[in-house]
Amino acid sequence: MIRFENVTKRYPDGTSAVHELSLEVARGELVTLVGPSGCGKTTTMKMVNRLIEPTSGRILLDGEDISTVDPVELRRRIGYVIQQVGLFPHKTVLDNTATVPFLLGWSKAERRKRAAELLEMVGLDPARYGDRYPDQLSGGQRQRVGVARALAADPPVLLMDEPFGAVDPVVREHLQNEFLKLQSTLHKTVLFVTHDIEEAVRLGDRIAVYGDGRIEQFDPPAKVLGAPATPYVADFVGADRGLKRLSVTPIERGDLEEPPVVHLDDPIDKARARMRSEGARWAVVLDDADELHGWLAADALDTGAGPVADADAKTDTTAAAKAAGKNAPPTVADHARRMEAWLPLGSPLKQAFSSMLQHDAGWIAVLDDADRFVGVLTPGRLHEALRRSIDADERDVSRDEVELETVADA
Ligand SMILES: Nc1ncnc2c1ncn2[C@@H]1O[C@H](COP(=O)(O)OP(=O)(O)OP(=O)(O)O)[C@@H](O)[C@H]1O
Repeated sequence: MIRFENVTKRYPDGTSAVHELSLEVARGELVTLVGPSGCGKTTTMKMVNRLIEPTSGRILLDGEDISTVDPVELRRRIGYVIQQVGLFPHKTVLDNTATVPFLLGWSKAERRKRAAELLEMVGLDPARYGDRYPDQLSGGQRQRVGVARALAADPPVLLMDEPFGAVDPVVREHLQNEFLKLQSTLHKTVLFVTHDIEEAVRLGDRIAVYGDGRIEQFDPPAKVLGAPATPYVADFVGADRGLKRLSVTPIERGDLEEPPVVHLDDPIDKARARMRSEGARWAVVLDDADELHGWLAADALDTGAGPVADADAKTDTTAAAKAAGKNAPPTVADHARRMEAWLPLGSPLKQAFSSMLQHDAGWIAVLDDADRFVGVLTPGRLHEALRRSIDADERDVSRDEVELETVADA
């Protein structure tokens, strides 16, 4: 959709901002350009809407050489959001949002309708904010108006230059999440400039890491973090890249351990025998709909401890069974403990780790799309998953194909 072919930009004073850049952004893809100040990110971006002309090379938009397109016509196809937002101070929020529809000659009613729709989309109630002036908004709200304005004429391409750079970290994360949600329905082709690696990782489908006017690596976030292409990239992404990578590495089936599974209404003797035969210290407990209920500890059975106390474990001792007869044989339900910590497959490893800490749990249950139990992730398995995914990225193979050498094997 956006293609740079050997693009170079030298400013008249001799500063060489971009050298021989070749880069392609696919339709619907969000590419983040990240790098230190002065490395040429903004120059790259401004060449796409012809605010800056390249010294040599070509830029193609949807196959068309943009040097042959009238800049005004070109900019109508490209939404542009910048850090300083650049809202007109004397125009209301609605009128600011409707800037491009106004330039395109839409009727007043159409403009207002579209602007209200967009404000709603970026999380601003048009009835409440539409008639305000920019200085009556917070920084985060102004950025939202900036995004709404860029989307007004529904351009296929968005250029975003540090759009969330001027707000505090909490609002920033909020805006990033909202933008990701929007992007998941709008599928714009986006070039997003930032100097913040965290932001680049969170938002980008792929990240272009800039060195001095050159791209040092152009890959998905997990690969940039797990297999930096050069020492410069490794240094730029930071010594804690392993930790950062947790947030972009999904839980896969192959990462999971499969402990014995028992059901709430299984007789306790059967469950005990099952756990013994598998040498397991605990089992996962499912209810009669095969949904996760919790777990059963072998210790509790072996010591002959009585049923777990309700207050402690919220055990769903089947009242019906109890009522049915005093001599009903004990079932798993009498000893099972509730487990609240679970995640869907595909969740980031970071969420699993955080959930383990939050629930003070040594494992997290993982469910599939239909909420069926598929296995558990333990801290050891989490570490292995991370190592395997890094190895897979280094060798360009899938995670399943990686065999790890463990300390014990060595
Ligand atoms: N009009 C200009 N004339 C001369 N040099 C310029 C001009 N604009 C930018 N530069 C230089 O080009 C280089 C790249 O600048 P650019 O603004 O593209 O970097 P950047 O990566 O976006 O930096 P930042 O994150 O600080 O905005 C810098 O050395 C800058 O000083």
